[in-house]
Amino acid sequence: MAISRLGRELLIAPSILSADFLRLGEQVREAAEAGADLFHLDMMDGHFVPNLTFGPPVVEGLQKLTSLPLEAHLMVLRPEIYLEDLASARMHRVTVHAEATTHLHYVLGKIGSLGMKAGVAISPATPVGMVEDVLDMIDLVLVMTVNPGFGGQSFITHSLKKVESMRTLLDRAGAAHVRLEVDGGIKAGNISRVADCGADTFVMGSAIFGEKPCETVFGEIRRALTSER
Ligand SMILES: O=C(CO)[C@@H](O)[C@H](O)COP(=O)(O)O
Ligand SMILES: [Co+2]
Repeated sequence: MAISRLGRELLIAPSILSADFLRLGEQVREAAEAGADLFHLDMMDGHFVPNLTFGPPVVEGLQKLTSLPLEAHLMVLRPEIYLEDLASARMHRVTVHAEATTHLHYVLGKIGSLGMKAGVAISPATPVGMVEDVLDMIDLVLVMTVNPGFGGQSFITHSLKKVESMRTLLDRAGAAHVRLEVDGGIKAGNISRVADCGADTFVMGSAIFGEKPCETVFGEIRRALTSER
């Protein structure tokens, strides 16, 4: 359930990377009931990042567990080779890394032509300007706030400035249709600061699927985002 703050709709996207895969159905249901707005699926190929996760068949299974939108965060080289299968699995949005393809414009066009929404992710050392010339092809920019590859890492503090710069870029370009998502090290304890910098969509893995019950974590997130500052 979206949280409204200073006229902006804020969305929480649990990353199932940190879920217990033996209890995936239960955990997805708990997160949805606690207030998740969508689910974030981290797909890694062992080449773009040094980790391997899952692909389109898992997405087909997840579609049976939830009616919430699913977004793929592709941490793979040559993302174009997976797009048809993701479209068949009814993926709502596919986010590709600007660093992972030589032909970003072509890949975004292909995602759109397959009927999916498109996003562009940038890793910590990639400048925000990388997205400037494709804003009309996407509905999301993802500013990575850790180096991609693993859940449970610490938030890179410099990212606060970067999120601010991305917000300025989007506002100057009049790109109100583009959501600004952050991913990596987001917790109830820092989400408010990141929101103040202009982020509106928050991926959270280890915080949501950690030791505390999901419902407790969502309560903390809601309090952090709605308390008087
Ligand atoms: O894309 C990634 C990691 O590469 C993420 O989506 C993580 O899964 C987020 O996990 P936490 O940092 O919230 O634990
Ligand atoms: Co991710």
